[in-house]
Amino acid sequence: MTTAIEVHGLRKRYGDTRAVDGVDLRIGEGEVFALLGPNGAGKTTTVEILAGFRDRDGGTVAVLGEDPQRAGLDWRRDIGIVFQDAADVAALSVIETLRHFARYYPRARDPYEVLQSVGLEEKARARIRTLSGGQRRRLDVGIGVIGRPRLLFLDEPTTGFDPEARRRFWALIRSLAGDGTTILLTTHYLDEAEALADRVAVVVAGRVAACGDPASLGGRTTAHATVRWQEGETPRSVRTDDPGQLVAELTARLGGTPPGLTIARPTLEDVYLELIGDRR
Ligand SMILES: Nc1ncnc2c1ncn2[C@@H]1O[C@H](COP(=O)(O)OP(=O)(O)OP(=O)(O)O)[C@@H](O)[C@H]1O
Repeated sequence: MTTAIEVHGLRKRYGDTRAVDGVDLRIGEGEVFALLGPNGAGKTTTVEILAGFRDRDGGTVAVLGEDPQRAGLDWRRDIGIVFQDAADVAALSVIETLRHFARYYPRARDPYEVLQSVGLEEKARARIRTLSGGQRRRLDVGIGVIGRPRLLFLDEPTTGFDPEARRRFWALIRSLAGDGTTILLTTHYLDEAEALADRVAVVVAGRVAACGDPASLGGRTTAHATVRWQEGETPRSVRTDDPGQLVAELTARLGGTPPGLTIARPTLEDVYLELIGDRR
């Protein structure tokens, strides 16, 4: 897989605060990659450095083959960005704003198609200042994708979205990923990371504490399972590293599938909370 982002030993301090303290990352082209971590872990700072918005103090960074600190306009045209506090063009309408940003890009998407994909068709002529917080965020996402970026940075893209808007946004991300767009997002929603990301990194105190496929992060698929079932009126539960064997024994002893049988591995949230430990 061609590498879209390669980071070694990335460091950034603000005064005495070590916001990023030795981050290593490698993200392949076409991957959807999520940065997870508690407030203040260094996710936004990392993304801002990778997007060329902030200088680093140390480490090496290559994004689409270039150092973001030195890259030029052609590089910037290949990058889409949705940050937490997007610039305001409050006097324009929604569709005017999308048209305005589309002009900066040689291969821009059709503004009406983008409007539909972020679910703002009914707000096409509304002034931006009249949008709700979630609608404004959806427009930010629209602006981020209008230039048909090869690489899209999304910092907490669905904060403030209602559940339906989040699902619609997930579908948009999947379709962008299907077209080969590389996506790096930060999120506090673990279900979002699990639904969208090929891989996740958990950032704690400016470092990557764990990185991998969300389904198996932290040994989820091989960790102890909890088997629960009902024996008469009594709920039973056993932690085991061989649930298949236990279920076979129960089935033989009880003469059939045990009533109320469930087998649970640790959730992504269980693994995440263990990784962030005292930083909660
Ligand atoms: N411009 C700044 N000046 C000084 N300190 C900053 C600045 N930006 C971030 N920090 C500090 O750097 C650390 C990392 O912040 P950052 O915003 O990167 O974290 P984050 O993981 O994105 O957090 P959140 O989940 O709350 O968005 C925090 O301690 C924060 O207070």
